[in-house]
Amino acid sequence: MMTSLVRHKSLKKSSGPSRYGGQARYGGSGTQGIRVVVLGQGGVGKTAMTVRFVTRRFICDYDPTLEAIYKHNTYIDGEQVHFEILDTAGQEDPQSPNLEEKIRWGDAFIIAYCINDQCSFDEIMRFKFLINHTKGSSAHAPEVPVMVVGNKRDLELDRMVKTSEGEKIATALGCMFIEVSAKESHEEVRTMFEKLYKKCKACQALKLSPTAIRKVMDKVSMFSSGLGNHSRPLNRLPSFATDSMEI
Ligand SMILES: Nc1nc2c(ncn2[C@@H]2O[C@H](COP(=O)(O)OP(=O)(O)OP(=O)(O)O)[C@@H](O)[C@H]2O)c(=O)[nH]1
Repeated sequence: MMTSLVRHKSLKKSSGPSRYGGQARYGGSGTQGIRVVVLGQGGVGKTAMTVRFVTRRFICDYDPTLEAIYKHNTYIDGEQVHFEILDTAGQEDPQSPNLEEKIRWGDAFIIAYCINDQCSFDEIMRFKFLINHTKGSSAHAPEVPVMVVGNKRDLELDRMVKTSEGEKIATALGCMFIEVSAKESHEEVRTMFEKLYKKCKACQALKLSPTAIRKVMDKVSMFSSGLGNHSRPLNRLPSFATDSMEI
């Protein structure tokens, strides 16, 4: 396992959009890559969770994040996976265009709240709507993997948000859900990132690769050339299941 902590929260905020340029790399052979954007109100533990995953350690105190990208290589089900994790600034205005740019950069998203802070929970919907708006989530757009995460599970005595409320909002918004304690458990945090990766992989597998698209086009042209005199009704065209394609 290899970790590269390329940025830390003491680093200055990025100055330009080029920082988020380029295409997400995913699929193909060799190392898989996933870009995760961690969203949530200030103080919910975005940095603590990210650093816990990357270094296995819990570090108590940070200055409020300006912005940080962490890089981390690990193995999931025997496959090498390269994570790039963008730890956003909690104080950032969810309406700011800057945040939309970061969302465009990501393949998958964590929306974090802490179980002892109702306000952080109330922010979830706004972040999810911003993801939908930016990534164009609709019935026709590919699914965007999002996980709602209730952090600080260790603060049970101060709990303000029930587990069932977290589950309910996640289900309503079409997201995955987990409660973790960055403070007490590296395993929980690792599970969170692993599940997000697996979901991302599953969503990606349903998208058509150029090879798969060519196959579909070949089948369509074969079919339509064979239509000739038979003129079969269009609603009886064969269906091409995307998930059975080689991608
Ligand atoms: N008890 C407990 N405290 C936690 C946990 N995770 C983070 N904290 C504490 O919560 C505080 C805020 O954590 P950060 O990781 O800086 O939160 P953040 O969301 O990155 O905050 P911003 O940088 O302001 O956006 C710190 O004092 C952490 O030590 C947890 O699982 N349990």
